[in-house]
Amino acid sequence: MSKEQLVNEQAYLDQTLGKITDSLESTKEEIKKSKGSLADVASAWDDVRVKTSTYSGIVETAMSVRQQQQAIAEREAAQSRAEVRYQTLSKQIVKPYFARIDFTDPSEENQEPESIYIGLASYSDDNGRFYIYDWRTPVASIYYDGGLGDVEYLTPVGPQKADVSLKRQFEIEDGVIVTLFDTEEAIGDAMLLNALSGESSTKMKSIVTTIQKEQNKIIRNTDADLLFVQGAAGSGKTAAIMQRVAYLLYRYRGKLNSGQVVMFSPNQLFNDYVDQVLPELGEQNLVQLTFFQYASRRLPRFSVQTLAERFEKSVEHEKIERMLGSLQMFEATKAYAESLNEKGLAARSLNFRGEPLISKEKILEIYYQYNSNYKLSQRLEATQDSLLRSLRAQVSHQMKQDWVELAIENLSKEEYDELVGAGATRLGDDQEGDAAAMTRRHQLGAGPQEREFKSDKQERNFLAKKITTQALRPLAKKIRRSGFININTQFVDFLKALPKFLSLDDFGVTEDEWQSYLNEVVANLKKHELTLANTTIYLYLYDLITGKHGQRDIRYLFIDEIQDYTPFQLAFLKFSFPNAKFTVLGDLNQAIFTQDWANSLEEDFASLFDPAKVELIDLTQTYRSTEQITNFSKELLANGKAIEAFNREGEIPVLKMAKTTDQAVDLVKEQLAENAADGEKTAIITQTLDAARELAQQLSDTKVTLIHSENQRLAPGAVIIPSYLAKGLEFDAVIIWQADAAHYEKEDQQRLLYTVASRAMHRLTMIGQGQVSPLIAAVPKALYATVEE
Ligand SMILES: Nc1ncnc2c1ncn2[C@@H]1O[C@H](COP(=O)(O)OP(=O)(O)OP(=O)(O)O)[C@@H](O)[C@H]1O
Repeated sequence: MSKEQLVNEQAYLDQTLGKITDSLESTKEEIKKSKGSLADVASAWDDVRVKTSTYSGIVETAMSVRQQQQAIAEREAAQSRAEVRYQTLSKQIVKPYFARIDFTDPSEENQEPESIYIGLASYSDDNGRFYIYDWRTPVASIYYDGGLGDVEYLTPVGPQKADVSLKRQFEIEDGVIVTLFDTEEAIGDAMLLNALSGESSTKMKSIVTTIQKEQNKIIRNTDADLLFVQGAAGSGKTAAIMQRVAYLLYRYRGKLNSGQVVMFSPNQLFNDYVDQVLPELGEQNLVQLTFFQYASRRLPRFSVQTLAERFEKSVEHEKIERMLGSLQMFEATKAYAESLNEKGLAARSLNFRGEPLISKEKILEIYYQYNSNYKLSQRLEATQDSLLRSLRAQVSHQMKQDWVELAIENLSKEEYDELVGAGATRLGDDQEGDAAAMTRRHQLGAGPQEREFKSDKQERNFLAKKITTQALRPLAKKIRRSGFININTQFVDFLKALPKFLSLDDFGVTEDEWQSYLNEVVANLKKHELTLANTTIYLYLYDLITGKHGQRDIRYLFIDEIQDYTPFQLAFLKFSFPNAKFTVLGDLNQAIFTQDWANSLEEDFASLFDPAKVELIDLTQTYRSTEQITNFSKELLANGKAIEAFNREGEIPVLKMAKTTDQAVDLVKEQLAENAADGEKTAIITQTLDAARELAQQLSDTKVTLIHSENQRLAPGAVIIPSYLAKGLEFDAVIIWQADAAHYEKEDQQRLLYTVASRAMHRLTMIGQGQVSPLIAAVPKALYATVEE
């Protein structure tokens, strides 16, 4: 790098910063102005004359109210646009760009190279000259995709060629270029190494400056209905999809908002971990939730199996769980629901004041009176309409009943006023002086007035009707919500009938095993408890009967750690988000809930989509851990050969074996102290929650935080965390607790051990007691050191 080049680059930077400073000033002015004019418009409410005595008066009033509202909306929009711009500019003034590319367009006569600078957002001055290009613009793709020479990049109108003559990367701090280097590769290793050598943090950061070619493909894919990304631990799957969300929001700006993008994540802790990435990229956060939250939000009266319960109980009923999570089960549910078109609906009577008002038999009669061409949803809708008509017919009958008479006599003054309208406060009758409240008051018109009755009889009738309607209202609501279907009974009925819809034998389940499992489900239902697998079946069955079509407004759905889902859950999500394009990420080697049968997941899920619209991407390069840690942890797997370590040097992992528990605990304490002295943030990962609790007790005189629930926040210092909560997270140093034969013995714990080992970025220590775990003993000795006490 010559001095002249540096001087030239600094000059361009100074010029850009100068422009941004001017824009910041003018945007500040704009915000101030629009705030002022908003206040002016709002105060103009006083000039809106309310005339309601004549028709033309009413029209005139309505017109001026409308104009007033429009004026406010326009000012508000201008203000918020200016505010967003101000925020972007404030970020740009600190780090305006991170790269430059020079290229020519071979199809053009003029072969002068064009230079573009790439940053988090675009910046152009008032004359339309672009100083910075957003990293998401088509042309910026060149920076991520290839080296120098001829390249091709995709634009919305098709592929475009470019001849790249320069790729330059910058680090800018406080308006000064700190480093600058030219590279011939996609993203120079030096820059990546620099990005990766940082310390772990409680918040994930964006990878915008060092996105890799393979990751760029994931980020910019717009064709696939299902983008299936399989990638090793630490290969940047999560990092890439957060960038992808930002990319999509930019690419479809104006058409797509962050509320239409949903991400299913492994646990709440993980949500907390990634929630800074999008704001850092200048975008709003997307909707993030766990499958447990999604399911339990829909079934508030049930306690759905939690993550911890699921992890600790996943070994029970393995064959049955596998059957319940299969696509065959999904099909069986559909077939059973279809059969309800003929017969078998589980109805319940609609009771009023303790008596059946519309009996179960009557409901079934109505439900099955429609011909067989009806779909379940139409049948239900028609039944609801018919039941609501019957209910309305009940009003005049009930009005004459004694209970109504009694209710009228017992009315208090307040209740009476409420019923006749006087004194009633309506929604929107607030006393605020802001523009919105003023608008609402204008729209509502004059407040409630006392009603005059011509006779006692008229008054009595009025009150009786009001009271009866009010009393019947919950029943109407119940009808609308299909509360006359006894879904619990229906669900049990389905499970009982299951052998008619699916072959238990295919899953190696006997009739007896099924029967005893069924008894367990019924007993748990009585306690309002459901496993996650059953919750999903329950919800799907309910949706089929009620004709719910899920959330049609969601356009993109992301599922992280897909290996922990069953094919049934995935099919259910596809059904629940029918208009969404799916991006799913996973590492079959980290399947800690679904074990071996995760292997067919890719195929199962892909079978639900048009094959031409399915794209599979395999990421084998890992970035999180040092070469030594990756080389060790991949050997824990039977099929880890394809995983490639990133060339970043570190210590080899160490296995420390103690003779007694006290000794093992002391080893943990020593390791914690050593890690702290080296500035490495440590996570002690235990297999189960109980083990985490016990160890926390034993370490009570040490400064470590126990993470026992996903609803906690990640603490900044050392933590103890059970394996299933550590999913997706990373730490400078990891201590695997009880890494011995007593805890990591069976072959199916390979994946668990791999998952926890791959959380470590720089240092991995395994502490055990007694016998060495056969899973570790199977790793070539050169890849780790052993210390015996
Ligand atoms: N292109 C990149 N540039 C810089 N850092 C990267 C890049 N790709 C990944 N990383 C870093 O590597 C680490 C692992 O990434 P991430 O958590 O996204 O991996 P993952 O594939 O989701 O892992 P896991 O399956 O273990 O959850 C993160 O610290 C991430 O910031």
